[in-house]
Amino acid sequence: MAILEQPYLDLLNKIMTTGHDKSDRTKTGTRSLFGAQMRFNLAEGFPILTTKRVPFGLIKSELLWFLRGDTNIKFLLEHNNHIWDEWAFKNWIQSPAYEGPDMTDFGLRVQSEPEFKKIYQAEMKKFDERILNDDDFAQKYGNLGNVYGAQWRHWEKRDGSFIDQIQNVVDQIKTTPDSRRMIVTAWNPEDVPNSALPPCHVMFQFYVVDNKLSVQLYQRSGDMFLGVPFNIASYSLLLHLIARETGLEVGEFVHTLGDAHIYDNHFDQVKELLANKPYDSPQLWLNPDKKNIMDFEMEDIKLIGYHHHQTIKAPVAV
Ligand SMILES: Nc1nc(=O)c2c([nH]1)NC[C@@H]1CN(c3ccc(C(=O)N[C@@H](CCC(=O)O)C(=O)O)cc3)CN21
Ligand SMILES: O=c1ccn([C@H]2C[C@H](O)[C@@H](COP(=O)(O)O)O2)c(=O)[nH]1
Repeated sequence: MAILEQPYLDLLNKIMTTGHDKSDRTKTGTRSLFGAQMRFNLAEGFPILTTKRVPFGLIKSELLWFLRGDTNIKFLLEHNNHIWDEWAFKNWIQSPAYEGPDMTDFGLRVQSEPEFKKIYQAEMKKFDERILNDDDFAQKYGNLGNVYGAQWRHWEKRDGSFIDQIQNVVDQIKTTPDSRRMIVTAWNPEDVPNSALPPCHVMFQFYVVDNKLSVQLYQRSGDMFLGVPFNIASYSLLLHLIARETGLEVGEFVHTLGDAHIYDNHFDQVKELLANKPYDSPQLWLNPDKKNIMDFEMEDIKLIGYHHHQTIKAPVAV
């Protein structure tokens, strides 16, 4: 039994007390530190937060979506996962085909204008329904462009062919586990200027010693209250899946951050979370019959003994 989230709680506290107040792209305002590292020993348990409820189902469906090489939110919506809705919606309302009410700056207005929020929610509901029921519309407006799934599984080469970085790294772990070149990168400088949201988890590297597989992530920008708890659980799950396929035990998840920030409108939530006493971390269960990362489905992945405090709601900066 162990409490794995302590490094997260320490970093959150450190940013809160010693961070710099800094403006940001979303115009929300943040408190931020540059350069931080958290380490989680996955052999001791699964580092999902217990000081608030983290919806693990959403993390599973998002990771399966990345691993399928999918970049269309349709798959997420089919799994009742709405965490990427705003970014597809942004493309839709900026397209010439959109003729609904003015949605300029919806992310900010939704927080301060209750009347607008109703109109926005109705528009978003219509958008989601069209993505689910109209294939043509989903093709055009459900696609987020070259986000993670595309860069991980079909990075486009100059000659028009593709690189499957996940398959390559799995093969390297199996054949040359001592390699210092086992890297997957999502940061494609050619795509960044055209991207709605340039990748936050930019690159990760695997490492094998004593039959244990570890991974280190470099995340250029971390929303400590909403995004980072997802990222910790997601990369920990990815490490378990790849360890299963390569026949290794799990080692550490090392999480390195560039701009680690708390949005100003999350301060109360952060205080509430830090006042909660953590429980022992749960264990991850993977269906023992599944060996290949591509064979895993939602029901093959479960948490055992996930005791957590309440959900703490917070607005997402768009
Ligand atoms: N500002 C910002 N923060 C992020 O974490 C983030 C982005 N933008 N843009 C892209 C993705 C989307 N991600 C998100 C988006 C929303 C939630 C979120 O609202 N989580 C809620 C639960 C939501 C639900 O149940 O539907 C939570 O309580 O964790 C989490 C991650 C992570 N990323
Ligand atoms: O997986 C993710 C994705 C996004 N975020 C956060 C980090 C920032 O708060 C925003 C992205 O804004 P930028 O201006 O592009 O940095 O999303 C995250 O924490 N985790």
